[in-house]
Amino acid sequence: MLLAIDVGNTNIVFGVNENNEWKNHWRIQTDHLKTADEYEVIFRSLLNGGKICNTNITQIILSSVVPSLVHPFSEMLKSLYPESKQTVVNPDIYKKLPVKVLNPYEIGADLVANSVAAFQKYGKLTTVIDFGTALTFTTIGKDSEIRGVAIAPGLNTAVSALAGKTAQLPQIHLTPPPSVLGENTIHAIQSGIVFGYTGLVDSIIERTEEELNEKLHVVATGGLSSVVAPLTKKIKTIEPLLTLDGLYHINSFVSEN
Ligand SMILES: Nc1ncnc2c1ncn2[C@@H]1O[C@H](COP(=O)(O)OP(=O)(O)O)[C@@H](O)[C@H]1O
Ligand SMILES: CC(C)(COP(=O)(O)O)[C@@H](O)C(=O)NCCC(=O)O
Ligand SMILES: [K+]
Repeated sequence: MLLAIDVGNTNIVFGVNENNEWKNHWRIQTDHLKTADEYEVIFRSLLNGGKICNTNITQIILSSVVPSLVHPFSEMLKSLYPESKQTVVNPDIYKKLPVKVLNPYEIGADLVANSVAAFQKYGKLTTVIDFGTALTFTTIGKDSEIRGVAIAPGLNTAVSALAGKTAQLPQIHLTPPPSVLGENTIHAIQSGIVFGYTGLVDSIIERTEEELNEKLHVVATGGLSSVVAPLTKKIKTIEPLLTLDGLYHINSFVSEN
């Protein structure tokens, strides 16, 4: 069995895969201050609760966009699964992948994993939109290369910035309001963020299609994809576990080559 772990800036998502199927997956908060021992307690209890025996985990793949957590995670995983083969997604392994990473030192490991998964599922000319702490657009071009990325603040990040920088605006729940013309503070923020980001998403895809002079397949993932994707013109598919799927494929390519 493979244990795949995606450490994001807000959440850590991990799952156990057997024969290209996720038997279980979990989502916990990212905490920069937690130690290897504390993460070990969490992993042990969740995996044991899912009836996953430690000795069944033979392979592990780890992607992290939080550099300070790579070492504690590697230590924790060595202690829990001493017999397993551990791979950390980093530029050294990118040459083994079917997708060409043109600027390996300036792209998040999660975006590479998303690209590999999208390429395996949909082929070339695909854009992956990841609604995480950051909102990212990663496009795979016609030579299977990562053509480029666009990064904007994620929806919750934008809401937190508003609440933090103003005296009177609260944190809000991200859901579409009844009208674009908000009649109270909460609906006004929901309108600006949820409807505003819907336009941002469609506009970035339109611009990308114009620049490449090609139509793109667009797939969305990340915690907040379910809020915005249904409102857009361009997003046809949501794949909640796309990053973990990418990690599964990366592990296969690294093991084969
Ligand atoms: N299942 C969910 N439903 C709704 N919102 C979610 C869910 N999971 C995460 N979120 C929210 O989505 C945002 C980004 O989540 P995530 O994709 O996990 O970010 P990251 O990859 O940056 O850690 C967070 O603000 C989180 O609270
Ligand atoms: C863009 C990101 C912050 C997204 O992180 P996330 O929202 O998934 O937590 C991450 O992929 C990252 O730190 N990337 C490095 C720079 C780049 O991708 O160009
Ligand atoms: K992520």
